[in-house]
Order: sequence, then C-alpha cells, then structure tokens
Amino acid sequence: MSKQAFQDYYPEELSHCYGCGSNNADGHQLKSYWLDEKQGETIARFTPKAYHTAIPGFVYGGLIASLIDCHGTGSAAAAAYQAQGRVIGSAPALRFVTGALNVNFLAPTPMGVELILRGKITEVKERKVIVEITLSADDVVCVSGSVIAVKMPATMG
Ligand SMILES: CCCCCCCC/C=C\CCCCCCCC(=O)SCCNC(=O)CCNC(=O)[C@H](O)C(C)(C)COP(=O)(O)OP(=O)(O)OC[C@H]1O[C@@H](n2cnc3c(N)ncnc32)[C@H](O)[C@@H]1OP(=O)(O)O
Repeated sequence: MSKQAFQDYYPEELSHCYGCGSNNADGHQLKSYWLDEKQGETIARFTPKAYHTAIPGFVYGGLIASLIDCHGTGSAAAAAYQAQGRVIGSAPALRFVTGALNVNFLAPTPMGVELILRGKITEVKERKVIVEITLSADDVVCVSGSVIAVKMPATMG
C-alpha cells in the first residue's frame, strides 16, 4: 500500500471537499489508497465520531454515503491516471466528480469500530469511471455501493 493518499494529490484550491478535502477542518478528510493496483482495488479507513450517530450504537447512513462518494471519486481519478500510464497527480490533472451514487444498506453499521471501504474499479472510459465499493465493520459487509465518476466540467473548477 502506498503511503500517499490519492487525495494528497488534489491541488490546494480543490481540497475543500466536505468528504475528502484536507483543507476542510469540519469535513471527514477521507484518505484513499491502492490496496492492489494491478487488480484495481483501493482502500480507505474511517472511524466515526459519536456525532455521526443515527440510532444509538449505529452509524448515520448519510455519513456512509459521503464516505462511499469520496472513496469512489478518489479511486476514479487514480484509475484514470493508471489507465493512461501516467504518474498520479501529473499535469494535466484528471479531475472527477460524482455523476451517480448508489448505496445499499445491507446491515446496521456499528459505532466504535474502524470502517473499511474497499473499492474495485470496474470500468474506465475517457470521461467516466465506475467504482464498486463495500464498507465493512468487524469483517462484516454492512454496505455496498457504487459511484459513477465523470470528468469534472469546466464550470466547476
Ligand atoms: C488521484 C490524483 C488526482 C490528482 C488531481 C485530481 C484533482 C481533483 C479534483 C477534484 C476533486 C474534488 C473532490 C471530489 C469530489 C467529491 C464528490 C462530489 O461531491 S462532486 C459534487 C457532486 N457532483 C456534481 O455536482 C456533478 C454535477 N453534474 C455535472 O456536472 C454533470 O452532470 C456531469 C459532469 C456529472 C456529467 O456531465 P455530462 O453529462 O456532460 O457528461 P458526459 O461527458 O456527457 O458523460 C460522460 C459519461 O458519463 C455518463 N454519465 C454522466 N452523468 C451521469 C449520471 N448522472 N449517471 C450515470 N452516468 C452518467 C454518460 O452517460 C457518459 O457515459 P458513456 O461514455 O456514454 O458510457
């Protein structure tokens, strides 16, 4: 697993995302990495705080959706660089936003444990990347989801 997160390559002016921006002190600051680059597998970890509660003892689904969102878009950017055989973060930047986000809550997600997000790149096209994601707690898959990440439009950045 590489030490530098995908999000560490985001330029300063685009690092304000609530889910993964390192310049957003009130955000989640999610960090995503290759787990197995050859297999197109990525990983992120996140431990919810007490204020991320839904029902006492269980994690709020909106937080989970946010984590899946940002693990998906970060993984998509990394996959796009990989597909072009380019060094991650090199110019011109490949920037992706969420086109579609699907989240399936399969089992209640418990508070008090580290959540593991595993991504699998399933499609890479010039303007679109699809990432399938699972979120587990204590080795139980509680949530599955997918992100269709699309090249960021010029109007956004
Ligand atoms: C690793 C190192 C990286 C280094 C550098 C990277 C810099 C990082 C920069 C930045 C990071 C920022 C932090 C991450 C962001 C966090 C996630 C968010 O919260 S983002 C906010 C929420 N999302 C929006 O507000 C989007 C709003 N929507 C739009 O702007 C457009 O609708 C957009 C761009 C999503 C689509 O625009 P179109 O329709 O013009 O796209 P067309 O080019 O025609 O489509 C390309 C392909 O995508 C599919 N597509 C487009 N929209 C789709 C959708 N909604 N659902 C399914 N597929 C969709 C199309 O069918 C097409 O697929 P076919 O090539 O035909 O297979």
